[in-house]
Amino acid sequence: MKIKWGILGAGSISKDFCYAVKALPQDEHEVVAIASSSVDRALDFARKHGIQQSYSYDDMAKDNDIDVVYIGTWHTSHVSLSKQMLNAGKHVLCDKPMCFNVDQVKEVFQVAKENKKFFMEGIWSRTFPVYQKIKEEIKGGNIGDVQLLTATQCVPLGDHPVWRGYPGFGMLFMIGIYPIQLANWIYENKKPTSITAVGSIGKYGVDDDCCIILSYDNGAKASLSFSGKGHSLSPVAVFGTKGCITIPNYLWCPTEATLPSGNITYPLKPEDPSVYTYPNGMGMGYEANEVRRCILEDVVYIGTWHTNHVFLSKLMLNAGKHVLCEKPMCLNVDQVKEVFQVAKENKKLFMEAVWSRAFPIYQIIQDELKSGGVGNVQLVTATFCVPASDHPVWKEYPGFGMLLIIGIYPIQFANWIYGNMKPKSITAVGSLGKNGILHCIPDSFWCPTEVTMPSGKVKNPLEPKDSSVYKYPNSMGLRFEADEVRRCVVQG
Ligand SMILES: NC(=O)C1=CN([C@@H]2O[C@H](COP(=O)(O)OP(=O)(O)OC[C@H]3O[C@@H](n4cnc5c(N)ncnc54)[C@H](OP(=O)(O)O)[C@@H]3O)[C@@H](O)[C@H]2O)C=CC1
Ligand SMILES: O=C1OC[C@@H](O)[C@H](O)[C@H]1O
Repeated sequence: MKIKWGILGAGSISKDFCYAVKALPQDEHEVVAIASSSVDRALDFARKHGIQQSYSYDDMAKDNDIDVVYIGTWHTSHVSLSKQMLNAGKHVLCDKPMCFNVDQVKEVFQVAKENKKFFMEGIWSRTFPVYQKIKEEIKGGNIGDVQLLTATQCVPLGDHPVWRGYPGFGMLFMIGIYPIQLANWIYENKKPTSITAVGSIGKYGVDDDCCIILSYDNGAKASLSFSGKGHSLSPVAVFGTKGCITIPNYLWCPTEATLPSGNITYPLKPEDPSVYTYPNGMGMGYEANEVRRCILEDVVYIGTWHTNHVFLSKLMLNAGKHVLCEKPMCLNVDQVKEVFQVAKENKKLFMEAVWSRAFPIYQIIQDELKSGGVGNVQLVTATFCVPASDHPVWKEYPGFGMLLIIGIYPIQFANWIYGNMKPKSITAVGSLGKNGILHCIPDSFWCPTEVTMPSGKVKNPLEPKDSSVYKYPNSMGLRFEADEVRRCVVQG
């Protein structure tokens, strides 16, 4: 599905963004409009880049065909333009810095929330594969516990012919934010227990440079520095108890790093790098892709009676949403095929909420089986008895028989244990009766929190302890399922 971009500001970074987006697949991104405070600049930009519409900011706000805007103006106008575009019903990607203080951050996010729109500050660094890889490396324990981060960004901007001395164009906002966001990234947004900083205000009346030390409660530290006067070089080192990661240059848009296991490189492939003003400008495509992912990857949870599931699933999938649909997703095999066909056509995730499989105990059982801990499985017995057939509302409703309400759980359990092997024969005896059997096992196998294995009992208690707000047993475990959906969506 294509998202339609509008660009605000006809300057250098907007031009880089435009080239980067145009290099992405055309069925995913299109730049449809440019807006500038100058009519001539907008027209010129539109002509150069083959963009259909050239606008004033106000006209851009009125164009309902635009899904998302990129704000590439000076940051002195970021707050007002962000709010204007959000109020006009557009998602917003605003280049850094999104504003000058915390109150403004809160204000912009409040407007985004009220309008139910996506807002992202363009800290594009985090969308670079090197950043992702470093995160994985740290999470995987490959360098042990991080003890020290050193990050330096030197870009000789202090003497910039236009910006110099302009309020808000000090080096903290121009470049200092990058090493600082990197510390938050590496230390998972942990709050430092102390901050020490020494900087200078230069001849133009704004900050020229600064050295910052952040200390954390476990003794870890970040030593961050930036200068608008130094020669360009922006290296990073992350020191852990077992190893180290380094980035040789371009802290804010890196394409290479050294991990304990060796060097990694993610070269950018521009058609022509000379069209970009800023280093690695073509990497803005990563950021645009991330915005698209965030906008499109809405998930709808369908928790209605299953008589509505097929209709609602198709409706939501066709509207471009991912779907997590309560069990049973439908009443027969043809409907299963139909729903998955619609999901496939729309390139969306569809998952039936057989939440059992998202419970850690199910995973533990699977691992135990795979490791041969119980040898070859010879017999599975699984029994589900709850007094559901006398349900005051469902009791005579078509589709509310016990097979679809609870019987699917032991059946899926057999499929899980036997790796979806097809049974050679199926023998079944059931009754179309008035009442079910009244017995409820305490630790339900369809949403279990403990299991006994050859090696002993494994427990996986649920949080929060107060389960009184939930109607059904172990409903706190629905979060496992939500996590699983997120994992699937995010990993494509
Ligand atoms: N992500 C990154 O690595 C980078 C981010 N940036 C950020 O992008 C933003 C723009 O930088 P860049 O494109 O280099 O800047 P430019 O000087 O090229 O200006 C961009 C736009 O800002 C608007 N503008 C220009 N002068 C003024 C002014 N006096 N007051 C208000 N607005 C003005 C204009 O918009 P219009 O055409 O509408 O008149 C202009 O086209 C900055 O906030 C900067 O921090 C910059 C470089 C790299
Ligand atoms: O955002 C930025 O990062 C890199 C610098 O080259 C640029 O001028 C700055 O604004």
